[in-house]
This record gives sequence, C-alpha cells and structure tokens, in this order.
Amino acid sequence: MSDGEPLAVRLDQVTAGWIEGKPALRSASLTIAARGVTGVVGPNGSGKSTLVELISGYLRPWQGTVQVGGAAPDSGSVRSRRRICRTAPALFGLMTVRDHLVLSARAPGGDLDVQVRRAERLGLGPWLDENAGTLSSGTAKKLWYLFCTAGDFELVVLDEPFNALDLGAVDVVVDEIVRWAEDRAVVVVAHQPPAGLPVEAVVDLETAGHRG
Ligand SMILES: Nc1ncnc2c1ncn2[C@@H]1O[C@H](COP(=O)(O)OP(=O)(O)OP(=O)(O)O)[C@@H](O)[C@H]1O
Repeated sequence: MSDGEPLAVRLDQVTAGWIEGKPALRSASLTIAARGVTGVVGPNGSGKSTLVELISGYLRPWQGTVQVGGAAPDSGSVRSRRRICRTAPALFGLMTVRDHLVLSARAPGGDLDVQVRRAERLGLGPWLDENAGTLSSGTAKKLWYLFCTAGDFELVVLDEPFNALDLGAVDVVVDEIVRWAEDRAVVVVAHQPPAGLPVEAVVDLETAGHRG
C-alpha cells in the first residue's frame, strides 16, 4: 500500500496536556501495532481524546516522544496515510450530504462511487440531497464517519465511532473495521465497544502512565 514504514504508533514517556501545569497524560508509554484493532479504554478524563490528538499531531507532547511509522505525527509522510475521526461531527451545515461525499472523495485514493455506496449501506440514501445542518445527530455521525474515513489509508483512529448510531449502522461500521484491520491499524476509542468488534489489543490509559 505504501513504501513507508508501517504506521505503528509509539509513545515513549509522554507527558502532555492542554493547560500548563495540568497534564492530561503523564509519563505514558505505549505501542499500537500497525495491523489489527486496538481498543483505547479508560475512565472519563483519562486522556483518550488527548491521545487521539497526539496521534493526529495537533497536540505536541511537553515531554517524551510520539512517533507514527517512525516519524513525527504531523510529517507529510504520515498525514496522507492516516485518518482521524474525532468524536464530535464538524460538518458544513449548508452543504448537502452528497457535497460532503464529493469533498471526502478528494482524499488520497478516494472515489465518489465508493463513498456513495458506503453512505447507502449506512442508510444515508434518503438524505443525500439534504443539508448537513438539518440531519439528526445519528445521521450526522454517520456522515462524519464517512467524511473522515475516505480513500486509502494505513492507520485510522476512531474516537467513539458508535455513539448515536442505530444497530444496523453499528454492524456496518464493525464490518468495515474488520476488513480494514486485515492489513492496517484501526484504533478505536469506545466506552462500550459492540460485542462483534474483534479487539486484538487494549491500551488502558489508567495503566499507560500516571495522570496529573
Ligand atoms: N481540546 C481540549 N482543550 C482543553 N482541554 C482539553 C481538551 N481535550 C481534553 N482536555 C482536557 O484533558 C483532560 C483529559 O481529557 P480527554 O478528553 O483526553 O479524556 P477522555 O479519556 O477522552 O475523556 P472522556 O471519556 O470523557 O471522553 C481533561 O481534563 C480535559 O478537560
């Protein structure tokens, strides 16, 4: 899929946070394999979304190192091969569902027909010409998931992807994750992962470091 190093994630003695003097993660060391499903667990406020932003490169550690495929998370060699799907949908309210699919299909390896088929499978067919701002929360969440996971990638991070989804959509997302995980890394932050999700490794942020 790529000639770069596989996109394993490695945190070494990472202390990081959002407010000076209040680390959200302290001295956290962990590894996420370049293949298979890794679950990220921990109580509210234990730093799961902070870990997501360290992997995305948006947040830089105060101490320690974060590497994705042996490189800095915000390096060009990593960005096009990684997808991040944050918890809260950030859609364009006055753009239709179809507009979002067109835009997302511009991702590396993206294809509009594939995106439309995925949308229909998730039950978005009747809403393709509706503005995103008018969607129900679960429907918006489905579109957000599609928007963030378009094209070819080797690592995808999904922060609470199942929240607000109906059971049929949960099955579709699990099915896609299982296929992706055959040859790439899928990181899933979920308080209650669905029973059918094959989680091969677990990162527990209660034990990965010491919270401040
Ligand atoms: N974008 C942000 N700006 C400021 N502070 C943040 C931000 N994201 C997280 N924090 C803070 O970092 C700490 C860890 O929060 P984080 O969201 O990483 O935990 P979490 O394990 O994802 O929690 P939850 O299970 O509630 O989603 C909290 O004190 C939180 O207030």
